[in-house]
Amino acid sequence: MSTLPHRVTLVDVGPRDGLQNEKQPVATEHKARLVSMLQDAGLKNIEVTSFVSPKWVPQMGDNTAVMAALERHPGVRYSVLTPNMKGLEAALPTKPDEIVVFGAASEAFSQKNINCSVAESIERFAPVVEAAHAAGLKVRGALSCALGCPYEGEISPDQVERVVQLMKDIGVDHLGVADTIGVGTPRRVQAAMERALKHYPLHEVSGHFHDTYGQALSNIYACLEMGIHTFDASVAGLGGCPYAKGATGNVATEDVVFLLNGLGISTGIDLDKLVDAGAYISEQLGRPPVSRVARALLAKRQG
Ligand SMILES: CC(C)(COP(=O)([O-])OP(=O)([O-])OC[C@H]1O[C@@H](n2cnc3c(N)ncnc32)[C@H](O)[C@@H]1OP(=O)([O-])[O-])[C@@H](O)C(=O)NCCC(=O)NCCSC(=O)C[C@@](C)(O)CC(=O)[O-]
Repeated sequence: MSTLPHRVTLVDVGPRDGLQNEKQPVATEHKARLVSMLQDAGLKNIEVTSFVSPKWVPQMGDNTAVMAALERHPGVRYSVLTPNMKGLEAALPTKPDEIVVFGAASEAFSQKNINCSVAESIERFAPVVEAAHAAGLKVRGALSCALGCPYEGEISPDQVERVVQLMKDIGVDHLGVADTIGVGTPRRVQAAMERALKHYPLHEVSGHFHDTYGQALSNIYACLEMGIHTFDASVAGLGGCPYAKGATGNVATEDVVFLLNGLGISTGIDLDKLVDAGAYISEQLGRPPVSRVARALLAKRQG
């Protein structure tokens, strides 16, 4: 039996990835309150918003206001997405602790998501990384469609490694392997992770799994077996497109914490308070949490 890590770091991406697809505006105060509740639950890493075009992602148009409304806790790292210099320049005055550049293993997804080829995206990211480092910020790189692409189908480990290498070359500090459409299964995830680990140390590689096909927890376990100990997750399982049949969000943070608690792996997160945070934002959105653990615990509370 393999030895699993003793401690795992979870990055809650709910305020950003979770809410970016919501069709109805979510009030800035609810977003800030969600961040507060997540940090009260013990989350030390929270992806708050993104500095992207409001024409592309209207829901993140209040990025500066959300950052201003945060009640920051010492020891909590607040990250934001910045796809280009314009985004970074807007983000810097709001004082994030780290920034995220986001590329893709698939050419088609790169075009659809950020309107440029993979090579062009790297050219755009290079000055962002340099300026972020000059400002003393850590840079995480998200690699979308690392297991599959909605336009190109299956993505090979070679395609993953090509972009991992490009990210490394421009100085990206951390590499997040993202299964954007949730089609990965454990052995394929391990093969993709192996390529990331050829260029980044264990503590600078993370997994970002969407649960569309119900594989996310298995994939996280497969990563734990490799010693990977940083994962993105989204409170209440927020995310995905509510109007696209079958689409779902990120793996729910509550579900990941329940799994890790069961494995005796510490996260520093209070599951009850996390469930409260998920219930709060779900109430604002007018629907129950997607997290199965949250649903079970909320039902148990009601007797
Ligand atoms: C990247 C761009 C901006 C390129 O968009 P573009 O149209 O190619 O950019 P451009 O430089 O030609 O500028 C066009 C207009 O956008 C403005 N603009 C340009 N940059 C910015 C900026 N930073 N902030 C605000 N405005 C900006 C710019 O000022 C101009 O405004 P106009 O003159 O037309 O009024 C666009 O494609 C975009 O915003 N895309 C949104 C991408 C996005 O947010 N996707 C979701 C996040 S990624 C994700 O969810 C995946 C992840 C990370 O979770 C992992 C996974 O699961 O896969």
